[in-house]
Amino acid sequence: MAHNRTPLDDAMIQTGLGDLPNWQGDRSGITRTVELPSFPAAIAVVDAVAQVAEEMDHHPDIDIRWRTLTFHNVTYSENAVTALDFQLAHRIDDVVARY
Ligand SMILES: C[C@H](O)[C@H](O)[C@H]1CNC2=NC(N)=NC(=O)C2=N1
Repeated sequence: MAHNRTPLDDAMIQTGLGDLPNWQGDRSGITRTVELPSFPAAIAVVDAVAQVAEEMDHHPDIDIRWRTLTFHNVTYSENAVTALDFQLAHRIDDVVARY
């Protein structure tokens, strides 16, 4: 029975990325880079994403460079990309769309 933490193969990952035009990646992880209008706005996005991550118990790697954020999603416990990484990516897009 497949579940959220089942490692996805290349085909599944590319299919998932088809629904996430702002994201790219492969089995090592999926990534989005986005520039916000200001540094405070970027930090507000990080805070909102942190709340989503806590709710999901699934956390992105986040690189913060002034107004530019890079999110990297991978499922560490599986050392693979899973459905959780895609679910988190959609939730991150929802947060970013508000800023
Ligand atoms: C105990 C807790 O459920 C695990 O450590 C969670 C926390 N957040 C996580 N986040 C990510 N990206 N991968 C994980 O495997 C993971 N595991």
